[in-house]
Amino acid sequence: MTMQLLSVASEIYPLVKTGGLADVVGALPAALASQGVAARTLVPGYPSVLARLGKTKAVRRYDSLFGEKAALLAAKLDGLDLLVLDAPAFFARDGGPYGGPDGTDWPDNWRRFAALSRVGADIAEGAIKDWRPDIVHVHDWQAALTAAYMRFGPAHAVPKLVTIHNLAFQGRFAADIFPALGLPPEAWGVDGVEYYGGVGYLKAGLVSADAITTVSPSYAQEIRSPDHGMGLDGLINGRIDRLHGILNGVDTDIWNPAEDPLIPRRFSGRSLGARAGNRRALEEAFGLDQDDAPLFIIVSRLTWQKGMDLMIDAIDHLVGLGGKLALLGSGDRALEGAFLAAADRHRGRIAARIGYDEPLSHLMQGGGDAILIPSRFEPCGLTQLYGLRYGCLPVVARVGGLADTVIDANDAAVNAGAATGIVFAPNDPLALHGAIARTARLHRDRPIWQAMQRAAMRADVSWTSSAARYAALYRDLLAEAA
Ligand SMILES: Nc1ncnc2c1ncn2[C@@H]1O[C@H](COP(=O)(O)OP(=O)(O)O[C@H]2O[C@H](CO)[C@@H](O)[C@H](O)[C@H]2O)[C@@H](O)[C@H]1O
Repeated sequence: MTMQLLSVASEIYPLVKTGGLADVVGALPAALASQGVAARTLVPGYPSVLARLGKTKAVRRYDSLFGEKAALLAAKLDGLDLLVLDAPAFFARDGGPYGGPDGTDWPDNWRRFAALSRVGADIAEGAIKDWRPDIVHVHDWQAALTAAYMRFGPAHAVPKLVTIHNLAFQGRFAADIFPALGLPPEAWGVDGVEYYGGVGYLKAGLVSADAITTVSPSYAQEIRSPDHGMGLDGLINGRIDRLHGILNGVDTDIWNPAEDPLIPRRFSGRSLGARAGNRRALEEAFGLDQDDAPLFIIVSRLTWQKGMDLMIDAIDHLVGLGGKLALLGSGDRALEGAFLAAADRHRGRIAARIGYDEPLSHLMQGGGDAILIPSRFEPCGLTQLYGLRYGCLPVVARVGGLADTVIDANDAAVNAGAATGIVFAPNDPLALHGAIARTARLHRDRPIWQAMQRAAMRADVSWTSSAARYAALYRDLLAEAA
């Protein structure tokens, strides 16, 4: 029998995306369908989401959801079965999903995402006529409170799973919001929502969930240590029997170099020569010199997590080795400025595009030689998976999902034809410099480089095996609850 799943998240590709969370939430339903799981996804009704919905049906109305009028709309779009929380007081705003146009967080984020989570729990309790989930899967802090509402309410027996996409974002608020959350008094405390004297949404989800997953096996191990646990390592170690690391996949229809409409020349492992056309288009788009020097790309949020400060310091070295770099990203203002300044200093060799541009990111993967990802921590990482799929070889720090998905070009791996990228550790300037130099060296050896590209393109980055693991975990939780 088909299992009915409710997934709750604050982003979903292609409707609203600030990062990898959206890709995963958007791709999982189709991947799960082939495992006998029918997923409906609850997301906030941001203007960009509502604008894209065609026919909708109100399946539930609220006169007062945290004091505001709201409606829950059902809609189908791009193969997704959506439940959209249309609550103008919370979501009808200019700016991003979490903050205003100037980038500062909305002061009422605690209410906005408590409302989303409350509705998630309501659905588990039977708020919609004719549909009730067998299991509830929530993503990151914005949806994590769903698990707490369920645990302390009538739906406590419905299995609930929390996925950590990034432990750095925890949804921490002052203690005085607690009464307004509508949780019972016993929800306050170390085994509930209380976290270092305040309220912690992710923490509340982690103590309430029947299972916790991270998006790679290595990250599941790393967050058990104080270095990567971000204050939650004690709690996580206490729930180790509930913790699973399940690697992300990518949507291999959207990211398919043989059929991608967003690149001028489509290609496969057998027609790598066609990449040259994409490379020229990429150089042109960025105003880079047209030559055959190693062309590095970066597609990233520009943050400390992503090691972008280390990258700034490595730029002169990269240019000194004859390399070129095309960067697409946005984030910290200081880092944006530093990349623009480097581009000014090294015209034709370094180019930076500040902003968010999905089509351009496809061209970069399709035309670049290597994608640089010097992350300090990386729960999974998706851009290295796109890189593998497009033969744009990942140059990655040996952390989290990066370590789990890229096979370093050491001699043994190269000789065995297994190498798919360049992996370096520790993540410091010296090792990063070494990795860039090693990449440039390998790039000069065409047969080896192309063998690596082909091996990379053969790597399985699809959702198939991970969707099966999620489905198996859901089945275990259901059996446990029965
Ligand atoms: N300027 C830009 N223009 C166009 N596209 C851009 C862009 N900047 C980023 N992107 C895209 O946004 C996505 C970023 O995904 P990541 O997995 O790298 O990281 P993120 O840290 O956001 O996600 C968190 O959640 C995901 C999902 O679980 C984990 O893989 C990851 O480790 C964790 O930090 C990719 O699809 C990338 O192509």
